[in-house]
Amino acid sequence: MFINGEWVEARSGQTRDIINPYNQAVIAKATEGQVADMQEAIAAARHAFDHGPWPQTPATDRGKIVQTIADFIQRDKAELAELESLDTGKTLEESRGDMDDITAVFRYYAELADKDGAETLDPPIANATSRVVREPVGVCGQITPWNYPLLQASWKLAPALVAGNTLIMKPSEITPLSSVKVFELMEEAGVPRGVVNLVLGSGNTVGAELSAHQDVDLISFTGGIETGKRIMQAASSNMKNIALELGGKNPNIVFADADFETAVDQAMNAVFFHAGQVCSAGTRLIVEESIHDALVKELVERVRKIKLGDGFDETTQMGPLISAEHLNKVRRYVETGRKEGATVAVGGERPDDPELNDGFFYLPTVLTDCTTDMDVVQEEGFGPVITVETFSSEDEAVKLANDSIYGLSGGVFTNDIGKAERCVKKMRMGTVWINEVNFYFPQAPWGGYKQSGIGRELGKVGLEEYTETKHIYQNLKPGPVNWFG
Ligand SMILES: NC(=O)c1ccc[n+]([C@@H]2O[C@H](COP(=O)([O-])OP(=O)(O)OC[C@H]3O[C@@H](n4cnc5c(N)ncnc54)[C@H](O)[C@@H]3O)[C@@H](O)[C@H]2O)c1
Ligand SMILES: C[N+](C)(C)CC=O
Repeated sequence: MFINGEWVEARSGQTRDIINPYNQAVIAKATEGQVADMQEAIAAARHAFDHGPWPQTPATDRGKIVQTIADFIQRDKAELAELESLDTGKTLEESRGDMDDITAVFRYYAELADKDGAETLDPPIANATSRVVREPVGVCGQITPWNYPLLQASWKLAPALVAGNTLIMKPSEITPLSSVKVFELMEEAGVPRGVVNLVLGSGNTVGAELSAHQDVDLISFTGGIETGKRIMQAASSNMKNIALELGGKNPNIVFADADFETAVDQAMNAVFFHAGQVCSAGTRLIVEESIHDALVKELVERVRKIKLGDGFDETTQMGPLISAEHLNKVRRYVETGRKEGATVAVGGERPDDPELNDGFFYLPTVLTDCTTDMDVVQEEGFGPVITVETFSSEDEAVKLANDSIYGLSGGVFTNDIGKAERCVKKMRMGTVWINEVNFYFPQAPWGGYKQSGIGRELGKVGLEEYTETKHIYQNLKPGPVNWFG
């Protein structure tokens, strides 16, 4: 762990085995922080914010350091990508792509660092000035999930740093390796002592302490909805600013006039990429009735050909699930679907290839005959499972798409641009794609409607999350007002 500029072990001496989900090999022993370690890290971040140089450092200089971090991530891209694939099981090609995305995020915020000039207002009385400035929020707690360990971390680290905050990051306890490496890079880049702190350990101990602690001013969390609710409750103890990036159950509407090839190909990308362990996975395929049979037939044929395997094998297209616990959750999820009346068109079990026996693999699965009242259509399974529903009118398609407690993202495939625009206008989601799925980039805000979260990451708004707004008013001709005579 990295606390107050030093690399330290947990005081308790406890460790946790980090497991490769492809073969269950122990790839590292991570130190397992406890509440006392977290308290020490929070004290360091508090001291660095209240008394250290970082919040007063010119924004241009903070931007230069964040730019250097980006340079180091590119320099060490191959090592970082390998750590990410070892930890998560995702393919190396995907991890390399993640590292480029992460670099782009650091560069984007580095360049934005000194662009936020104050806003001048024209006050409603003479002889006065008025301006609005943005200042750092203070000490930020940042909690990240296991599916995109470093990508989700970058969305929090880069804006927090350029805005002049200090922070404590708690990565998922099962995928800490790439975060450890990036803290080494931040140290090398010259981030001052105490500004960035890394505490490893479980959510119920160190995560809960970070969310509830009185010296933390903001908590930014990416993860599941139930954890998000707990964090929101804990954060209320001192009215922390909160940003929550939670789950999704994302619809993908395919109209009969869509380009068939593209729609089938993208329906697969939407849900089988990273074995469906993506918050914005297009898990609910909503297909116009007239093309349902043809589309399902094509989908099933292609799904059968997806090559499962080791993320380090360049021919692998889909890796394992993250853990035995998660594999069991996905199995139970599909069983629920079966009991509810869904038909397993393909998949629905573990692969029988003996080479995949030790990994947490589950076959890519298509469930047909689904209706919106089924749990399998409403709950986030977070695995390689797609449900198929049908519609016969534009209104019905939108109604089905919106029938969810979630509102993270959604897609529409059609060649009729008017129809596409009418649909996306009515879709209650933070990101909607037309003839595309799962595309994100640093300039575009990301976040959820409804129970998919609060606040936005990325874009200018993702930087604003890490600032407080201050209004400064000056009377240029002070004198008594004689209100009280
Ligand atoms: N909206 C997004 O951008 C986005 C991105 C990635 C993942 N996700 C969501 O993340 C979920 C999968 O990730 P996960 O299984 O790691 O989520 P999770 O909620 O189980 O854990 C996320 C993090 O929270 C910590 N945590 C657990 N209990 C805690 C507590 N009581 N207090 C504080 N911290 C606690 C965990 O240790 C981990 O670091 C999915 O629901 C997925 O949709 C959302
Ligand atoms: C936000 N995203 C799509 C990068 C990862 C979600 O799990």
